[in-house]
Amino acid sequence: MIEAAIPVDESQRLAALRSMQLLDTPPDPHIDALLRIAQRLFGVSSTLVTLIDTDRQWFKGRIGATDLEGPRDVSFCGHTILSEDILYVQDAHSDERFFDNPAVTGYPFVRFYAGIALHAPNGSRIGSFCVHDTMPRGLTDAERDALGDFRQLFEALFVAHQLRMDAAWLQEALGAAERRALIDPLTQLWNRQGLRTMLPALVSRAEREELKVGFIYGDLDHFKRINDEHGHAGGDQVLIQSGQRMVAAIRPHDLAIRLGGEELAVLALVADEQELGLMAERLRLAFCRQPFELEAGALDVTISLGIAVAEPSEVGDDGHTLLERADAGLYQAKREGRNRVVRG
Ligand SMILES: Nc1nc2c(ncn2[C@@H]2O[C@H](COP(=O)(O)OP(=O)(O)OP(=O)(O)O)[C@@H](O)[C@H]2O)c(=O)[nH]1
Repeated sequence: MIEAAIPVDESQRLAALRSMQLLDTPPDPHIDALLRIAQRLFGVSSTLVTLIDTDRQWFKGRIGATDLEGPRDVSFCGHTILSEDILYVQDAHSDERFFDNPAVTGYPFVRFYAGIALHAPNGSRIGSFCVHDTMPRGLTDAERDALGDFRQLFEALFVAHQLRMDAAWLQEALGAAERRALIDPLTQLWNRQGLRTMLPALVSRAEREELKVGFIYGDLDHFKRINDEHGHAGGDQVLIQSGQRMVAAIRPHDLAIRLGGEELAVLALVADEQELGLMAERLRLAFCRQPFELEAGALDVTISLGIAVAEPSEVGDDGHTLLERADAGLYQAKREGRNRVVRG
């Protein structure tokens, strides 16, 4: 038997696995449903979603197999996560890596195996989706394609799971009264205190996932004029619709904030400044592309944006420097003529 090597990015991989909060969690009905479909499609005895932890393989979902976990060093999936390629074993009895593997010589008596690596959003291979059977068999091109399609679906379910876990954390960590105090009642965005409260959790998540902390500082252009022409109620309508456009333009786990007045912001975890710049540009277009709808009719609204990115270790308790840098970009954007994104 040949033991699987340890991936070169092992510590980053394990950090990504931990941050997904998938290990030792209850069964996921959607993952199980997909595994059942796969079992019927491939006509095999077992289908599994396996996560490769430090010393063990743990099955997030398993159909046709009974064990919930096993040692990593004898796992087939330990081999699968070493590459982007499908690992295909036609007959384990005649494969030098697996012929004397305990899962081949004993229960579940694997002969045929096909597996594909599953990724965390940062690209780390945290586990695999595999199908295996007690009889040797081939793998058709259509089945190879199907493995890729299932991979996409399982990875989407992983992300959905992580979002649910984050939401649950928020529910647990903050009582309803406390949450209310952190939400701006007009726009339903986080308020300044909400940003302060949520910042440490986002910073530690950035650390875990080896991402940077990005801040987009926005300010509606000529808002005073909007108020003057459409009244305070019209201005409020613009703020409400601004909040809606913001959340639609960012990702679910980014924080949309109303810092006060017509100052809007986004706190986002990003790989680099370029990614944050693209996000800010998407935000800018979300405002100027289509007029706002007011009772009095359509109204063109634009926003100026400043952006800044920092390593998690540089952010500090209140993100003061990061916000100041993004604010400097915003100031510049206003001076250069508004309706633009400028780096702070
Ligand atoms: N309707 C409404 N107006 C607000 C609210 N908070 C602040 N404002 C108004 O927002 C306006 C901000 O105007 P300024 O800071 O002068 O800037 P501006 O007109 O947006 O111009 P630039 O930022 O330079 O493009 C003021 O008229 C405030 O009264 C609010 O909650 N609702």
